Amino acid sequence: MKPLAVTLGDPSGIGPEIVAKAWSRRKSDQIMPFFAIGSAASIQAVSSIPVVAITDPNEVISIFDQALPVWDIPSKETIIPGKPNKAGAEVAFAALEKGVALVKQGQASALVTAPVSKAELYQVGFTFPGQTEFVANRCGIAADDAVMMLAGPDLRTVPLTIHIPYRDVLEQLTPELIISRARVTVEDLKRNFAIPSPRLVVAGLNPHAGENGTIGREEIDSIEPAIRQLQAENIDIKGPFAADTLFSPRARATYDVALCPTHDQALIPIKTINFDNGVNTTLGLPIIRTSPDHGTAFPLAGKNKADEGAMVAALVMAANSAHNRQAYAQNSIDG
Ligand SMILES: NC(=O)C1=CN([C@@H]2O[C@H](COP(=O)(O)OP(=O)(O)OC[C@H]3O[C@@H](n4cnc5c(N)ncnc54)[C@H](O)[C@@H]3O)[C@@H](O)[C@H]2O)C=CC1
Ligand SMILES: NCC(=O)COP(=O)(O)O
Repeated sequence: MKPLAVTLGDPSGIGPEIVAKAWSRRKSDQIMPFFAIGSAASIQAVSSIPVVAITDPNEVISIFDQALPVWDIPSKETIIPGKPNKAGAEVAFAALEKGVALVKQGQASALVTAPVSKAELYQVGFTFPGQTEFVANRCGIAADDAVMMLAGPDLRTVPLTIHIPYRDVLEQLTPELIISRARVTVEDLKRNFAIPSPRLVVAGLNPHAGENGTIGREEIDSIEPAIRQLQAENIDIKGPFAADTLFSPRARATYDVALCPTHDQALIPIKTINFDNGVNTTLGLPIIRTSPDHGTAFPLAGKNKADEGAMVAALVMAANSAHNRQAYAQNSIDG
């Protein structure tokens, strides 16, 4: 398989440090060969690991054992850990563009993205809510058909609405949105995660899942019709369940993924239970894309305090997903 392409994210954030630390764990964690895309100087500012500049992903395999291969995108200004600037955001943007292109061209097996700062990217012409929608756009997929899934060893969740204000959730949470996100989720739990018959649950939006319409009608008007339609398609989906009890160990044992009406309903449990090995992956794409579940953590950058566990988990998941997808495609051909 081709190596993984790993964007360094915002060069002033913890991305360069966690990528360097992940490379140091390549043998102990049996991490598939990868190359970084971004500012080589941003790695050297926070780590003493050897880096080697590459211009062709085919060079990676021979270098990876001894040094971290880097597709260098130099910054116009000095990069200072913890102090983001426009030049760094431009590098992050260019790295993301290059990473998607290389994976789409088949020069890398999957894309792993370190965290970016959305606020910084907005200053350099980035117009997407996040990397999820950017990668979808570059792959020719509509934003609504690209599904964010957070996955850790103990839980998988899908936020049905993502980076929008709460006041917009009620309008966006339509039966159509729930149905399309659920279908994509089912398909990619099969293709990327080798789960043949995924079990889905849906969390309610309102307290007590609306208590029969007495504390809000979104469950009756949007979620239940969507579930009925999906069940008619033989999808194993249940709910809506009160969100407050859906993440207990007993409840988690009953499903493979929980679909949650809001961003925080989906991300709080993952970041509480699996912060240091939680992965954000995008479903519904022609390529595999994973990312650690956390952000740029600017105040931590340059202090050698960032935990690389989620980056290691994102690398491992990217490799496994690429492998599973290949096997799934092969099985479909073989009949
Ligand atoms: N995948 C991505 O590109 C993501 C980007 N972000 C961006 O990150 C920026 C900061 O967002 P925040 O909400 O502050 O989230 P954050 O994840 O950067 O930080 C939240 C808390 O977790 C800690 N933390 C994060 N990663 C850590 C690690 N690897 N090891 C140890 N501690 C860690 C931080 O020090 C902080 O206390 C924002 O601009 C946001 O847009 C946020 C989430 C994901
Ligand atoms: N809260 C998740 C997050 O911000 C990551 O978004 P994305 O950049 O992966 O779309």
